[in-house]
Amino acid sequence: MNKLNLFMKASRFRVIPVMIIPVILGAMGAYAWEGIFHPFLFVITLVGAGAAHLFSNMINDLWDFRNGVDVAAKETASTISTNSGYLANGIVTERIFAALTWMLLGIALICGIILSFYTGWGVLIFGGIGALIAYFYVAPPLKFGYRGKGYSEVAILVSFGILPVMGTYFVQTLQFDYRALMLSLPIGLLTTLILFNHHFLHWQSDKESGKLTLVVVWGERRALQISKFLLILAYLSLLVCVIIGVMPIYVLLALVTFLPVYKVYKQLQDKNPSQAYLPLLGASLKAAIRCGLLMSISLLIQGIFQ
Ligand SMILES: CC(C)=CCC/C(C)=C/CC/C(C)=C/CC/C(C)=C/CC/C(C)=C/CC/C(C)=C/CC/C(C)=C/CC/C(C)=C/COP(=O)(O)OP(=O)(O)O
Repeated sequence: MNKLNLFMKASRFRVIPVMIIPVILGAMGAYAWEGIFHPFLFVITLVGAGAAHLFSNMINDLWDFRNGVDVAAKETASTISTNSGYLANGIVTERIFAALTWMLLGIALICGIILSFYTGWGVLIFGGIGALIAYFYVAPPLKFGYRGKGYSEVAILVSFGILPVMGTYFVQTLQFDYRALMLSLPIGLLTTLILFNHHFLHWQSDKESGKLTLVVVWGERRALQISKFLLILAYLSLLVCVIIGVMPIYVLLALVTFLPVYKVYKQLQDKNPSQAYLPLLGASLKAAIRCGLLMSISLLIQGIFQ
């Protein structure tokens, strides 16, 4: 495997759309509501937020390895491991992995500093909160992603919804706006659903290594009910956005992206083998990407024609 492929897998690059889309949404909100779009600031925000996301993925692997979670996932037969496995399998040394991880935070920080020249240092507060959430999600003493109290779900809603949508909107307009907060909810909740559903794949090894996710604490049946509830909540928040005028009526077309996920739920029983959850994870990822893109396109159309 060449170095680029190695890096892409180590940083879980394939899930980068869950950060790109909220950044696009924040920018499209600024364009639709205020007629403002700064391409240079947009590109720097995109690179900075993307690097922060990849940093969060790699710091997660690094501490999961140090905490013994990745090794347990590798050794538990009934489990599908979702980390790169490079550290657990000794393919990359911990030192190189850590250097790459901190380099990504460095890139995010440089982008934040560039943006702060144009927008003021407030932008670093958004980035700083995100960086702290990413680090203490897995790192001691907090390790709040391992506590099974729903902190990780709130962290994902904030990190992949509220912070990037409101942060990008702030970079473009220098304003805080409740509309950007509302806009962040459907996409933030759909990304929370992805994280929630991916815990079904390896809850047995999480349990063994003491990593308490909500699936471990509640069991599959109850966790599946919460998963469905999260899906409904995401699309309800989209509806609310239309009702209060944050998004145009034609964004309701995005409601169809609900259907493939709904179909997968119908195929699941109260308890399922790990493999059975792969289609659920795939369908949730597709729903977030498709719904987020349709929301962005709707705001773009609104901006062009008003
Ligand atoms: C020191 C300092 C100020 C640093 C700032 C650096 C920084 C981040 C700068 C950004 C500057 C920019 C671009 C500002 C512009 C305005 C914007 C867009 C602001 C938003 C910033 C931003 C992107 C914040 C979000 C940061 C992120 C991505 C946080 C992630 C948090 C989080 C909980 C991640 C978990 C990810 C993973 C892998 C979960 C799954 O793991 P796990 O549950 O263990 O399961 P598994 O078994 O699969 O490992």
